[in-house]
Amino acid sequence: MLHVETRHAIHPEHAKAMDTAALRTSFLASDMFRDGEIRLIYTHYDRFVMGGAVPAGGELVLDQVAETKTPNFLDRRELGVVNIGGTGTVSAGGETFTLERGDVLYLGMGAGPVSFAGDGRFYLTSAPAHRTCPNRLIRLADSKEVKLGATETSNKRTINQFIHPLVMDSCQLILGYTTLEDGSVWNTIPSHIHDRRMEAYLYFGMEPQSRVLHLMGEPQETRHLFIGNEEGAISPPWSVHSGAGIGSYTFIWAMAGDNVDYTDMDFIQPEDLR
Ligand SMILES: O=C[C@H](O)[C@@H](O)CC(=O)C(=O)O
Ligand SMILES: [Zn+2]
Repeated sequence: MLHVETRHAIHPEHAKAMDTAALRTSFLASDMFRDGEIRLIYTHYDRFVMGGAVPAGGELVLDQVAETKTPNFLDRRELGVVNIGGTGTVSAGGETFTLERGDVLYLGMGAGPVSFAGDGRFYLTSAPAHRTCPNRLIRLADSKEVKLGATETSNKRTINQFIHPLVMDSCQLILGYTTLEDGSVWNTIPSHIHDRRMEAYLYFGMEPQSRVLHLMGEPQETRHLFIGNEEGAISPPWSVHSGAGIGSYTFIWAMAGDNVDYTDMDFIQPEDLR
């Protein structure tokens, strides 16, 4: 079963006036992982799509998605898949990839129907593409590791870059995940924005009762979302994206837009946040 929800792009002046419910309707990504379903959120931020596929022992096929008006979803798109569950397989174009928890699969434009099987919980990210880059399974050992933060500032963390120019080719997609050290709670501090690229977060590996206090909004006009396990945030190009966890968490970040330069960020120091 396929379920697709559309999210329109929100102007920052509009976001300023939103109450909690409206902020959650526009920027919280929830209910993406249901057994036996593919659930997508089609955003109008760089036409980035995020979602979940949970085959739950059966098989699910991602093929036609009405929103793209192409015979197959990947005819003019690339796909990044992260397995946040048990071992599962992803098949496309006659190839079958086995993904353990934490493995990332890139499928290039034109890869055709994609089938998901096994015990995986597959987080899906997709952006329009202009050329075919080779399909590739990227394991943790193949990723580029970046250590940031410090215990004193409660933000000691490891960033693993998977779909990233230092690891492989893609068109627009950049993707990886960030793991907090025990006792460190803050991600992406100092905060930043990058008007050139939108971004989406997916928080996972959390206790069910735990929440991340996710910061969003223009740097001098911040708002927050309380986010639970396997939920995410859609971060418009004008928004910061930082958070503090009440309990441990990992999050997948993915971006699409004008460049694939991960380091292209405009930093905002804590004293300048409002
Ligand atoms: O643009 C990059 C993204 O916001 C994240 O990769 C940042 C992040 O994982 C972190 O600093 O903890
Ligand atoms: Zn960012």
